[in-house]
Amino acid sequence: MKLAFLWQRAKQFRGELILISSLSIASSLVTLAIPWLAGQLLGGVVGGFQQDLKVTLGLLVSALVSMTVLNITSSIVSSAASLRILVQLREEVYNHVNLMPMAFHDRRKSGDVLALMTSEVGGLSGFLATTLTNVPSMMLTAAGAVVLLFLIDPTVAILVPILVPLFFIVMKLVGRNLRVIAQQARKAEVSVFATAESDLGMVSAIKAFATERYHRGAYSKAVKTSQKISFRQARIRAFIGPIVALIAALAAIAVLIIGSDALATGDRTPGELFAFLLYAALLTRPVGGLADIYGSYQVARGTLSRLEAVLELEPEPGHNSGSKLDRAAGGIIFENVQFSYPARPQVLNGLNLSIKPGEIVALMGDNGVGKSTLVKLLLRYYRADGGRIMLDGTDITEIQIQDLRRQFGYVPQRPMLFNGTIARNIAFGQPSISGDQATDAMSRAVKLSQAENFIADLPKGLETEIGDHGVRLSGGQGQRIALARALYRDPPIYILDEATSMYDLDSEAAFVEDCIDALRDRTVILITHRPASLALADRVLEVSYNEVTDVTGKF
Ligand SMILES: Nc1ncnc2c1ncn2[C@@H]1O[C@H](COP(=O)(O)OP(=O)(O)OP(=O)(O)O)[C@@H](O)[C@H]1O
Repeated sequence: MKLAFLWQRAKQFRGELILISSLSIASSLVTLAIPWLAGQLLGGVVGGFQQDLKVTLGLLVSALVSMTVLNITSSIVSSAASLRILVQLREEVYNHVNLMPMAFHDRRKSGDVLALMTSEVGGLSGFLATTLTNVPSMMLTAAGAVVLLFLIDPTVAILVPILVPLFFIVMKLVGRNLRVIAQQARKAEVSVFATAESDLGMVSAIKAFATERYHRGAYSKAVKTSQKISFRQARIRAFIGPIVALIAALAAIAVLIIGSDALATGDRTPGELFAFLLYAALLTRPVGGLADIYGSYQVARGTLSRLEAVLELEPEPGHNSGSKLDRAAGGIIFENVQFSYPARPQVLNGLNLSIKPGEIVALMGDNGVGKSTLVKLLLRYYRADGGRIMLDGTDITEIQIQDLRRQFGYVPQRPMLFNGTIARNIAFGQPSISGDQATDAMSRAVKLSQAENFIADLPKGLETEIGDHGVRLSGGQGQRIALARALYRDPPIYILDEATSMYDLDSEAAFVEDCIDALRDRTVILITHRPASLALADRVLEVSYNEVTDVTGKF
């Protein structure tokens, strides 16, 4: 399965991979000629320099230059291919993760996917383009060296039955160990990522609770654990190549000793004797290299199975299916809806709710009763376990999912702002709005959300950078930007989940007043306890475990 996965990826880059393999095969053919030529030259030098050695010398220098050129070219082509594979793998993982259902993101471990789509795929692309493509040339060099040794002295035939089982045993012993350690090393590395990611997002709490020393200690522990395991892994890997090369060298020496009589007394030229020694030395390199590649494969296998595990997951349904929806009228019906999060108690148990197009409905209820969950079901972040949710009479599961979501201006409880300018945060990747239309939409959104004054006071106005998650804004200012983002697109339905909870009273009143006109003909679901916002609503509903009670007029 893993090999099939690897093969599929390799197939897409077969042109480059074949080119790299061909270059390294050519290089190994030239490499195989070098000991022979060097042997001839050395034999000639020992026996006194003769005229005809000039040709050998010329050939040897040409072989060395060609080998260098081939190696440089192959190294450049492999880097280019490795980077192309990296781009493709990164995009593939990102795009796939992008389409994963919310439940995947809820349960993913912080740092896990991040490590996979950055550093791990880096290792894999290098393995594919550089390491794996060297296998044919290494095998050719090893086989060529054995054949040439055999031609010089057939005693060498005993090398093969000695080397092959030894090679196999070492690989088996090391391989299993290495796989386990590679897994542990990866876990430790993810923990370093996750700790750093979490701590950087918690800076304010760390300072407020003066827990710097504790957090430094926890991070240091994670880093040192990773160091320890990575070093254990590096130690094993450092051993594999040289040890296997040593075994090959010892075997070659054994052959030399066993066959020394024949070698010395036979009718061999000094050139052949030199060549024999050089081929024996040459043999150790590809054999050690192949062993090292086996080690890399054990590490790559871990990455491959994690990649497969993510890429095999089904994306959320509805991206490539469902009916088109241009602009909804905004009628919403929840019919006997049941829902629970995985391994959690039931949140909604037969909820019924009907909202007419253009109606403004406020939802109230105790913390944790399920108000936000209700709108998340409407947005199809999760799928209801029972019952159905309809938009303008169509079951929302039958609508193409992005068309469905585009109907909503959703302002979640915690504003989701990113590191960029105010303007970019409001426009938020909406290339369909541009030119004058964009300028008008922006000023309307900023005005309605009551963000106009504070933005005008900033020296760079809309071009002000707001920092990670909008840290350079006050809580209420952040909420205004999040609200402006929803208003910018002017969708037919608004979902405002505690969207003005941090507004000062005057601004909230101004928002409500401005919105009475602006939100006319729009369906609005307000989740709020604030009296000013409640005043905006046509109906106020109280949500509880399995019912919705109309409490309009009681507030
Ligand atoms: N992603 C999740 N995974 C598991 N349980 C969740 C998840 N999100 C919410 N819950 C649980 O579901 C229940 C309903 O949560 P929800 O956020 O819908 O409540 P709410 O009515 O909006 O509360 P609040 O007024 O505090 O915002 C809570 O018990 C909560 O712990």
